[in-house]
Amino acid sequence: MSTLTAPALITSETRETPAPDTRVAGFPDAFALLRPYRMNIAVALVLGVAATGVAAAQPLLVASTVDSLRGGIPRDSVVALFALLVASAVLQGLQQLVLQRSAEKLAFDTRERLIRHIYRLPIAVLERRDRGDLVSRITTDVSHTRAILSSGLVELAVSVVAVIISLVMMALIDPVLLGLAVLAVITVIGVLVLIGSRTRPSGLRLQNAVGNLASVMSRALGAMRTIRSTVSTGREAHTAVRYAATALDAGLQVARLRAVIQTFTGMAVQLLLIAVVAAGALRVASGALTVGDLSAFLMYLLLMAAPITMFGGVLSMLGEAFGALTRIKAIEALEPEQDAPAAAVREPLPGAPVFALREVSFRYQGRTTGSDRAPGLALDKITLDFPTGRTTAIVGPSGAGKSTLFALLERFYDPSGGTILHHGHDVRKLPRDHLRSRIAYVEQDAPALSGTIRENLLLGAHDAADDRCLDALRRVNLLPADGSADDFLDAEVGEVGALLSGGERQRLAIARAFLAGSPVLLLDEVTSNLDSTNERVVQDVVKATDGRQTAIVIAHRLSTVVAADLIVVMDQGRVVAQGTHRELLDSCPLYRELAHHQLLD
Ligand SMILES: Nc1ncnc2c1ncn2[C@@H]1O[C@H](COP(=O)(O)OP(=O)(O)OP(=O)(O)O)[C@@H](O)[C@H]1O
Repeated sequence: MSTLTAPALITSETRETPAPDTRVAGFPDAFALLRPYRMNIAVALVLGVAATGVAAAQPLLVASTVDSLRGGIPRDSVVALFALLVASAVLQGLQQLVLQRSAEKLAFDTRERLIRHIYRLPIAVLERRDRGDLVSRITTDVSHTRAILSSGLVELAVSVVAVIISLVMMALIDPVLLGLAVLAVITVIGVLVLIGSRTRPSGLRLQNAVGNLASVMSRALGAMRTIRSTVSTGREAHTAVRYAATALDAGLQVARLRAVIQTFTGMAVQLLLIAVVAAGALRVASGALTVGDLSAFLMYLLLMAAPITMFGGVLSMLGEAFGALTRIKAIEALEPEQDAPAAAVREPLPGAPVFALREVSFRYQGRTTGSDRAPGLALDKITLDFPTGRTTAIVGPSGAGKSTLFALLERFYDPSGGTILHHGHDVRKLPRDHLRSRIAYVEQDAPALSGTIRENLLLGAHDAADDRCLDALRRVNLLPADGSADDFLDAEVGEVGALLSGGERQRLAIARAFLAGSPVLLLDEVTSNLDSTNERVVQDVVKATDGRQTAIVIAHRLSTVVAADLIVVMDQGRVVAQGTHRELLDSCPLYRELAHHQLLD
């Protein structure tokens, strides 16, 4: 017996912003999901009803065949019976084909919708979500949802038709026997609905547990070196196993309910048959019923019993599907990044700086610690111009707010107060894609995407030819000396660039930015992993702005940026000074201290 219990860790369910819609999905949500496929569903329903109708004709033929057996084998009846059998099977096959194809389409459409939605979610929302859990919603949860169509509601609807036809036919054959059967069936359905309603919360619990397991594994796989080097392998593996145990718990609960449902329905159907056969035999003995009629009655009873047996399975499967749908809807309910209705591409205002910040403040969601002067604020009333066509460097101690400033220029977040202008226009009035396409941004840890060097380079310039890619690599000193340049473009960089060194990753990111050729270049701490030869690559960028391209560079190593046209010194979310290297050495104690530490003065 497992003694593992659910760990009290921060999980996707506790860390994330509560979704606006956390109610468990039900039939109305399922109907809304199925609406686009209503034509296919209608066809499947017609095929299912036709198959049931054909199957329902068989007992009548059986009855007349049985009753006329004494006069020899009635060949026509046997042929007709066989034809009905084949027709019903073909119709059922067609119905399954339509349903399964629609279910695949539903899974694809849901995945497409979810993928596009997730790609458009604000960075602030994504930061608070677990990657693994998001992936499990796109994969596992969507697969469960597919079952609503492939073996869910349509089957239920066809079952209802089968039950009605069977009831009518049985009433015509023997109302007394029917009374007995109906009483038993109503009891069975009542109990099934009761048990079935308990599968929905268990289904949701199971999907959540699987999502948490996925997130804990993705966290671990992304930091395996740290886990190994801190000798935390056993502890971390135990955490993951505990999540697997939670999934097991929830899975077992679902399995128990399924087993109860199946056992109960199986037993109930057997009892029903025995009771009807016994009562029917008495009625045949008393002459109230022929043997043929009793055969037909039993066949109708089986026709009715099959959907009832299935009913239990469908209910528990729907429980899981509704749980999965709940998790999908919770993601869809998150607001995506959206441009303001009046956002439009605007001509630059003559003479306006590439970026101008006016009293810009910013607070990260849920953040209460920050600068001493303004608790909670990562940026505190910053007013600053970045001149067009020049190089501006931003320096300052760790946590000063330098990267946050870049994130605001990229509109990963919007300021909590104040305004950012791009060429004189409020950035909120520009389309985000337009603004971002004008900026080439090299992030602090310069992650590479798994794939080839070429794929990484083309992210910023989709149709750049190989010679341009090679040029960009040459500029950052990243081409192999042995001349195998073409092969190099096809070299794999590994998961998040794990096959590259930190410095190579940074230079690849800089090459991508060069290739994009955007008018604004944002470089965040790009020298942190570069040796002195490669640091010169960045120094060249700093010097090379020729009035057309603007470079804004965050640097810890002042040697990289002494030649910048303007150096901005930040501390605790504020701009404390700005000027050239010489001016700042004279006027800014913090800058002097930074320079002193790096032996620059
Ligand atoms: N995504 C985030 N969510 C919450 N707080 C954040 C986030 N990113 C940064 N912060 C906080 O905002 C403040 C400014 O961080 P920022 O990364 O902008 O500083 P920085 O000057 O770039 O530092 P460094 O030189 O170490 O990179 C810090 O207090 C940091 O903890």
